[in-house]
Amino acid sequence: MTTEDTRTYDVLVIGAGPVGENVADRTVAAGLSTVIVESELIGGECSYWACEPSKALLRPALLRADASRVPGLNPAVAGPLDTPAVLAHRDRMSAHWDDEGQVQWLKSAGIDLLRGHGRLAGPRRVTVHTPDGDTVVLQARHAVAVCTGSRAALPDLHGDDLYPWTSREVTSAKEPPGRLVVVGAGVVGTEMATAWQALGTRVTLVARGSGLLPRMEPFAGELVAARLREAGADLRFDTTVHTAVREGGPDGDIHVTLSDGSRLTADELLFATGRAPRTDDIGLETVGLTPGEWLTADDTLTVTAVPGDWLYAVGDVNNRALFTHQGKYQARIAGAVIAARAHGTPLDTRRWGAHTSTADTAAVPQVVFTDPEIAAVGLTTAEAERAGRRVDVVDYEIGHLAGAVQHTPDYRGTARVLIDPERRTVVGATFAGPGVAELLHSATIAITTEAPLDRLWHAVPPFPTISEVWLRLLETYRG
Ligand SMILES: Cc1cc2nc3c(=O)[nH]c(=O)nc-3n(C[C@H](O)[C@H](O)[C@H](O)COP(=O)(O)OP(=O)(O)OC[C@H]3O[C@@H](n4cnc5c(N)ncnc54)[C@H](O)[C@@H]3O)c2cc1C
Ligand SMILES: NC(=O)c1ccc[n+]([C@@H]2O[C@H](COP(=O)([O-])OP(=O)(O)OC[C@H]3O[C@@H](n4cnc5c(N)ncnc54)[C@H](O)[C@@H]3O)[C@@H](O)[C@H]2O)c1
Repeated sequence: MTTEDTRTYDVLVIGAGPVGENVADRTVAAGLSTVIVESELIGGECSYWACEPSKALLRPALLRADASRVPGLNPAVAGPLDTPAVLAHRDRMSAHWDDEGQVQWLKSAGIDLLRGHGRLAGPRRVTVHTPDGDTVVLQARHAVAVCTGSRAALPDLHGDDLYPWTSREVTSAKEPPGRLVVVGAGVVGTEMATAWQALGTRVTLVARGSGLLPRMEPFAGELVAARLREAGADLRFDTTVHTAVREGGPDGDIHVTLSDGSRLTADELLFATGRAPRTDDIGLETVGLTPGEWLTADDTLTVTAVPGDWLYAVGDVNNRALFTHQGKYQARIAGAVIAARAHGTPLDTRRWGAHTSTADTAAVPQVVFTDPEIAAVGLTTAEAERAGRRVDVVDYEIGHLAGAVQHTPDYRGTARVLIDPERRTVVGATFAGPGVAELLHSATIAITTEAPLDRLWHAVPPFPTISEVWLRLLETYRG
């Protein structure tokens, strides 16, 4: 038998991934009672099947790659990785797929938790079907934030018995497959090809475009492709999968035919072909929206297609910038907007104001944890062209720096900044090379503060570090 009860809160949050947690944290901090609804694990994709496990798999691979190029250290890292130890570390970093720690954090933050599947049921109302079979009706005084995230988008070409891997299986696998075909050359495909190739798998990556990481500056994908090939991976560009069939049940071989007529046999096939919104079964039809579509939100994270300014879409589900850090930034903004509207205080929606997620369109930082690392923020050259923005492009080979040679004698890497010639500010930056991940925040600060080049000239990078690339880029621009 099922029961039904109704509970009223100031704010309802659907989805307890990193983004939902942060929205709730902000609204509780603003004195608004808040409940968060979660159908799987508290912590979401990032903690268990995305950022945390993938980076735990990659860290030993990247450190070994760097160390193998340092004189005196290279013999010490010549052997294979200790795969069971790497996987045990990955399991720890994924909290063994147990969310008790996150449940405790919700409690300490004063956020109520309701486990179950949440669906909108008209304005400011959400019904939750709990694991016990009960139905709870939640009513919001002020706001409902949809933070249901995304799932892997699969191409149409497979039947029920292919059992392909998605980002979930590839990040949580209990042992390396002997042979892995990766379809897709975006971030997931490239990072996971790097990790599993280093762990002993024979990886073949199939990309329909002409290189890796097609959304980034071309030199980034070229450097990573060269390293992946040196590591033994087979990269097939300008190629698509025509058919993929698994024979002999879930553990049988997969036979793949490619558009160039060649055939592959694999133990597993990963679709790393992008993301789809988790909006197909969240009651969007009850508020006049279409199930299964991305939720469009404005810069205050409000879904303006629904009248009344009570519905918010935050994180992956709004398709603005699919990163944990950017979703958490949106969560801080959304929390401030919800609190301001609840307290009747005006919104500051000026560019870079407290209630507008300006960085989503001006400065989204991203690090791809490959060999070498790729770090980018703001515009790429292609994006500037598409947007019709005139920019000056400045390149520098990072390997010319003393700091880079100290890092690794045969350092290979490139830095590019895009400069707005009228305002004389940086509007985009890409660094590709070992150890550049931690350099990225300097570029993010330069873009978000709109620091004039003449002032950056006074920001002195220490010798001998890779950050001296800033000085060289400025000198190159000055001619
Ligand atoms: C392999 C991989 C690696 C990645 N690595 C990085 C990285 O290194 N750095 C980075 O910044 N980003 C990374 N990302 C992206 C990052 O994982 C996402 O941007 C982030 O998880 C988005 O957070 P979110 O809270 O919006 O959604 P999610 O993390 O997807 O959380 C949504 C939550 O909502 C719940 N939910 C959904 N529907 C309902 C419902 N109806 N009722 C109740 N609960 C519901 C889900 O169960 C889930 O817990 C990676 C992604 C992948 C796939
Ligand atoms: N280090 C990080 O920050 C990190 C790591 C992993 C993922 N992420 C986030 O997760 C998101 C999803 O990553 P992703 O790699 O799945 O998506 P993506 O959009 O980055 O790349 C998907 C790739 O698959 C290709 N593709 C799509 N359909 C295809 C088909 N049918 N056949 C062949 N190729 C096809 C696309 O052209 C694209 O290049 C990223 O946008 C990123 O924001 C971030």
